Amino acid sequence: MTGTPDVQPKISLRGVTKSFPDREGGGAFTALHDIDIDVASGEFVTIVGPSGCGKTTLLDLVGGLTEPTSGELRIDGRPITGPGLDRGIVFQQYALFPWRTAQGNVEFGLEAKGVGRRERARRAREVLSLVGLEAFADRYPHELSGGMKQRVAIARSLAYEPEVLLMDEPFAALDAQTREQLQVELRSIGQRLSTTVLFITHGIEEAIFLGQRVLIMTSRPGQIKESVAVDLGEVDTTTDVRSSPEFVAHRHRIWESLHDEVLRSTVLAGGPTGTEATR
Ligand SMILES: Nc1ncnc2c1ncn2[C@@H]1O[C@H](COP(=O)(O)OP(=O)(O)OP(=O)(O)O)[C@@H](O)[C@H]1O
Repeated sequence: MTGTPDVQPKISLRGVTKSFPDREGGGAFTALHDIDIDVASGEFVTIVGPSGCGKTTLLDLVGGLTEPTSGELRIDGRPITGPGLDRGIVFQQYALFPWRTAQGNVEFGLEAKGVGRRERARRAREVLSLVGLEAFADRYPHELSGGMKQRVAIARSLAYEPEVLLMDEPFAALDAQTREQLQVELRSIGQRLSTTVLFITHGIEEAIFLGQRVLIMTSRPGQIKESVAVDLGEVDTTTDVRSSPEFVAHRHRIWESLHDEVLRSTVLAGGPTGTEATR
């Protein structure tokens, strides 16, 4: 089990197993097995694991997009029974409405919540400015770069102030520079808004830079192998924090743990596969 035991966690998973029907045999294929996780309110938790270990499945379960085969998932002690406005989800792909401007896309979630027109516009401007896009509010998605589109997707999730932000490799499709810039922004947004964040990534460095805690998953069926608390002290984003001794030590420790799992999944799959997670 991972997390703080005596305070009610924001997100809590107990004995969560998820199986899918096996195409060939009519049996079941276990993607996740007996997962226990506690995430404290306001905590930023990153998850790394070999390709196919069930990270997206885990996030889908917390998002209420699928149901567990067994086990319990709770937010603030209440069982998760489906999607809800208490949880914002940001996927790898931008998933913006092409016929709406950046501002229109951000306002979408607020419309669903019944927020009035003026308040919608005000909040949309506010979060667009938070992600550095105030000057691009009137642009349509096709007029925006990949990084800008992903910023809009993040702004849209932040606009309705979800208590929990679920992010599935949100920066994977971006170039290295844009990714780093967005990491810095997300880190500071996370700290300012004290949103509880569950963030999936293939990148060890991204996991360490963003996470207050890194959860390492085993190869399939996915289980939580380790929970590593990250303390980088006060991060000065103008310096190369990734070169600091603390950062390098974390990277080495997590790389080793993850590397074993990637090797195991390679053997299970009968050949080289899924080594992305060793970056
Ligand atoms: N709807 C589904 N039906 C059947 N099998 C599924 C379904 N969704 C996921 N799986 C299987 O469950 C396993 C875990 O998938 P998942 O996408 O959660 O892994 P992941 O760790 O996010 O992978 P990656 O890192 O490559 O994105 C995979 O073997 C996948 O094929």
